Amino acid sequence: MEAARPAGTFVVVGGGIAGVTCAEQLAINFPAEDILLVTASPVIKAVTNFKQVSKVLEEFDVEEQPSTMLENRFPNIKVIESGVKQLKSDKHCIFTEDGREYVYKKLCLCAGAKPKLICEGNPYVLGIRDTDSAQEFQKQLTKARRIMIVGNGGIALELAYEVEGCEVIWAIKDKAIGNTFFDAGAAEFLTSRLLSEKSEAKLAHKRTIYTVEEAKKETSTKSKADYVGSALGPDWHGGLALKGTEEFSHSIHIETKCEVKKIYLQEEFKIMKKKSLAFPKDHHKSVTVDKEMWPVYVELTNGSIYGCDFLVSATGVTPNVQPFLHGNDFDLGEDGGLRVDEQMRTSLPDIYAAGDICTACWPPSPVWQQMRLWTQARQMGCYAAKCMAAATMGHPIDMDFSFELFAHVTKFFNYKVVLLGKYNAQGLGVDHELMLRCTRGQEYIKVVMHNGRMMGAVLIGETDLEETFENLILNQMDLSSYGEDLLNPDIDIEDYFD
Ligand SMILES: Cc1cc2nc3c(=O)[nH]c(=O)nc-3n(C[C@H](O)[C@H](O)[C@H](O)COP(=O)(O)OP(=O)(O)OC[C@H]3O[C@@H](n4cnc5c(N)ncnc54)[C@H](O)[C@@H]3O)c2cc1C
Ligand SMILES: NC(=O)c1ccc[n+]([C@@H]2O[C@H](COP(=O)([O-])OP(=O)(O)OC[C@H]3O[C@@H](n4cnc5c(N)ncnc54)[C@H](O)[C@@H]3O)[C@@H](O)[C@H]2O)c1
Repeated sequence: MEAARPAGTFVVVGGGIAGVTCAEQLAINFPAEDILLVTASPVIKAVTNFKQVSKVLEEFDVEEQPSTMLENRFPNIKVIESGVKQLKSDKHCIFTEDGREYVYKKLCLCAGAKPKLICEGNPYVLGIRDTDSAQEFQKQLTKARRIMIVGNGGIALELAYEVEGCEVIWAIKDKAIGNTFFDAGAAEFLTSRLLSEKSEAKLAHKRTIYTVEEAKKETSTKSKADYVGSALGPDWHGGLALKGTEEFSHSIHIETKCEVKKIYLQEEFKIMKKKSLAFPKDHHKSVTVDKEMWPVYVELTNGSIYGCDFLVSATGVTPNVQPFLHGNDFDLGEDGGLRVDEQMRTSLPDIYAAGDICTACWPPSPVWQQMRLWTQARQMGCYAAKCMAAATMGHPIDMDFSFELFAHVTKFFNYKVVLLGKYNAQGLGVDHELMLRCTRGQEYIKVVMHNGRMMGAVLIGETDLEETFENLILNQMDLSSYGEDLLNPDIDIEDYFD
């Protein structure tokens, strides 16, 4: 093994949005010190076109860039392109795959998460996380006539709407689609768009954010099979044609309240002499036996069996903690992430964590919750760097304002979607009220009220209400006297509360 480099000051692991933001912020705070960013991926993620939409809501694009672009922007950042295979927290050092050792003064672990697949090691079960896995999915899709999507969160929602020219069976555990983001009412509003043909406007709206040519070349020559790259983010499918072999645009059947019971390869299925179902033509459950043969068959817990070309397991993520655990007694959260306190510190000295790898364990604001999202990865990365700086300089630092209110803006089924606070009444029990306003095909607004105060909101469509509602949730004003007027379309609510 080569001799250790001179003691690094700050080391950040992970070239995703959390790690890159953390390294950038450290580089700003300590312009005279070297910051090491150690990452297994050949490209890094950069936030571009950052826009603070309101106090807490933010929007940005994300680009995959060669690491040299980050080094050019911040000459005191040095990117080491190698996976970390071991951490020795007692010695304050990490060891990389290329046989080097780096000593840290303070370390921030931002190694992200991995897809939690329903079945590991089955070549017919794909997960989507990074550019490579998205491209593999696209390649398989070009040869597919029918796929099954399992899961009911962000990725499943996006795929269900984006995939064209291929029959899609969407198997969900819940009664309604999109359970991580929506209640049944919002789901119904969206389902009507899903089950109708896509509008031309949608097709024209696609933008390509990924991938710069140079970055693409690097991916193909340097990617290492054992490591996942950085997670994709907003509009990840914008530059990929997600099209199967058929000519129709959209054909989807949703199987609710079920899970995958068993997956059979074609040969196994033939021996079993079970019957699979044909694709239902009218969105209702199929009763017709399928006469075609498929590479893989999926038996659901509701008894239905469908043949398909492959499955996508869009069933959440597991924090990528494994490389750092051996010999280090980290406290882990229930979801397997590194527990971090209000200063983004893990349970081990001088080790911080941010983004998908961590589990936020501070007492949260009543209207904030952790979700493994792009925005939170950026906010945590930035705040972790500030905490590392504060600890180094001996100055205390207050919790960042972005953790006061959960705020997420995204797009589903070509609708703008804004989620604020306890948007699904999370943790409020039965003691809450909902107010709704819905114009089919145009907007869906849901407000969660608790003791006359606004605790959360779901805004689908161009409602222009996000800023006002953000303020009302943050200031916890008693709104009891306004009653239903809060959502009265004839009242200009912005003026009302100005
Ligand atoms: C398909 C998809 C769509 C998404 N869409 C959205 C969206 O629309 N909006 C949204 O807010 N969020 C979205 N997300 C979630 C969002 O992308 C993640 O929450 C966010 O990117 C997490 O960032 P991160 O930096 O914590 O982790 P990652 O982006 O996963 O980065 C982890 C980094 O660590 C590196 N690494 C891993 N192990 C090691 C190791 N041992 N040594 C060195 N380096 C290592 C990886 O190579 C990578 O560079 C989406 C996720 C996916 C998969
Ligand atoms: N627009 C967006 O904001 C967006 C889009 C895509 C992905 N993301 C993020 O990317 C990450 C990965 O996305 P995801 O959709 O895989 O995760 P997710 O956490 O959003 O959803 C996981 C879904 O899988 C279901 N599930 C879990 N285990 C299952 C099982 N064994 N069988 C059937 N269903 C099961 C859950 O009920 C849930 O509906 C998440 O952090 C997500 O928030 C965000």
